[in-house]
Amino acid sequence: MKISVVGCGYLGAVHAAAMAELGHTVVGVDVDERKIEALSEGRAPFFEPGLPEILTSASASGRLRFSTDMAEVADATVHFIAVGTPQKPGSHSADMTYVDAAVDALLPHLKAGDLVVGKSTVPVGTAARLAATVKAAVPGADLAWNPEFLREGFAVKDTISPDRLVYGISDDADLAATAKAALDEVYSKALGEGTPLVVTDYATAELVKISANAFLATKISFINAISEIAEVAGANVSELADAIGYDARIGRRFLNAGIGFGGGCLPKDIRAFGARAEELGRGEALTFLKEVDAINLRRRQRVVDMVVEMLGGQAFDKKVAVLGLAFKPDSDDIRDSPALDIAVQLNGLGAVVSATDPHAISNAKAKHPQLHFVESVGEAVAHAEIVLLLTEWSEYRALTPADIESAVAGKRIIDGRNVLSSPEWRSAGWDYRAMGRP
Ligand SMILES: NC(=O)c1ccc[n+]([C@@H]2O[C@H](COP(=O)([O-])OP(=O)(O)OC[C@H]3O[C@@H](n4cnc5c(N)ncnc54)[C@H](O)[C@@H]3O)[C@@H](O)[C@H]2O)c1
Ligand SMILES: O=c1ccn([C@@H]2O[C@H](COP(=O)(O)OP(=O)(O)O[C@H]3O[C@H](CO)[C@@H](O)[C@H](O)[C@H]3O)[C@@H](O)[C@H]2O)c(=O)[nH]1
Repeated sequence: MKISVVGCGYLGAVHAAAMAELGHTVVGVDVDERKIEALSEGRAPFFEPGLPEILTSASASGRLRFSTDMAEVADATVHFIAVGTPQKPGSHSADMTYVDAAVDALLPHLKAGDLVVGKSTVPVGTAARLAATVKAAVPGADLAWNPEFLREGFAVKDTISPDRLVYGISDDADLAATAKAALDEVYSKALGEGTPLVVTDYATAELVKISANAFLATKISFINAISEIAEVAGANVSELADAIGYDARIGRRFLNAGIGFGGGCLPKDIRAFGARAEELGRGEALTFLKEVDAINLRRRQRVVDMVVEMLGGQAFDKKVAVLGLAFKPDSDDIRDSPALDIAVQLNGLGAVVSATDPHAISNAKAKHPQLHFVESVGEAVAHAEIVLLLTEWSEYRALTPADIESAVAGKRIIDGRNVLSSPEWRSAGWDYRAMGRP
């Protein structure tokens, strides 16, 4: 099948390469020349495990190419929209200018029988609006919404073997049948392996995506709220999460208390969902998402307060080692990263922050050049008064007191992700603190 993917960021680059890996002929288009240059040379423009391998094999097969020229999509029949929908500056709404510009740029190259497939996360109502635009401009062309659920760090696996597929399609029976057949062909491998498929209307497909992220964010903020209580009650939130997680109705996944959620999805999606609910006259239905957001942001402040307290009342001129800048391990993404936010807040208090990360330093440096970045844990902790573990990369999870204690100036550590063994660190003489654990 001939496919185009418009927007080659964290979602689109993986989608394009994975579709080619599955045997389709794919062109990826983006307005970012540097990204397209890297992808055309088979280099991943960001860190994502498994992406370099499929980029190389798909490019070698001759089935994958990248371009900045939208005219290159002309021989494709299915066109995925994977451009960004970030938070609009000064508002909680999603910024739809990229999606609208991508569809407008695509229209002159569409023909009867083509299917535009939205993948970006959008406010409910977008698909119906864009379907009307596409059909008016190109008679015989149609639009579907096929939200994406991949997780960064597992993006290749999640694209090739998704948990589920959702198609939001037209309410016209003939168009719907044609759109479903095209998407079935795109995803024939996953469907053949029994991946659950939900075929529904546009609005439901859009809401499935944003509800899933709202639920995940709520689950994390729920455990982080309990963490706040555990801290004052002297309880252990990790043991509590294990215990409630044994109830299959609750489940243990996404109950890891810590410094909260970040990234290019959950924070902006819960805000955009709330803003859309207000536009639809039902703001009150989602006011709880404001609380989910507030609980999440309080966890970052809690770490800053703990640092000040552990350093005797002020952070000014104190050396602080920050381990981890990405919003989660196995990604170089620093969008709304709690780790980076904490580092920036401490720097603002006059602390001398020495920060490291296995893959996110260059992104962090571009956004916050005022911080001091170092390449290794050893350099970060040298003469530090306090060590903060903020992103649980496997190499940081494996740290032992013996690895760093001869380098630090003070044996103080905050385990922002609850991944170290408190008895091990305390018995080695460290002032070890974690989130919601005694
Ligand atoms: N990152 C994820 O894990 C993930 C997962 C599921 C859904 N999503 C959703 O997918 C969308 C994209 O997210 P992302 O993380 O890939 O964002 P991103 O910022 O990494 O990528 C967006 C890309 O679109 C390009 N672009 C912007 N305008 C364009 C245009 N007019 N024509 C062509 N390209 C254009 C940008 O240059 C950029 O490379 C968002 O709606 C996001 O919510 C992301
Ligand atoms: O128990 C947990 C689980 C996650 N997190 C944090 O939550 C954030 C988001 O994690 P995750 O959901 O794994 O990462 P994303 O790659 O942002 O993926 C989410 O956002 C994507 C974009 O919409 C969706 O496609 C995915 O299904 C959805 O999981 C990260 O900061 C994690 O550190 C926690 O604090 N505790």
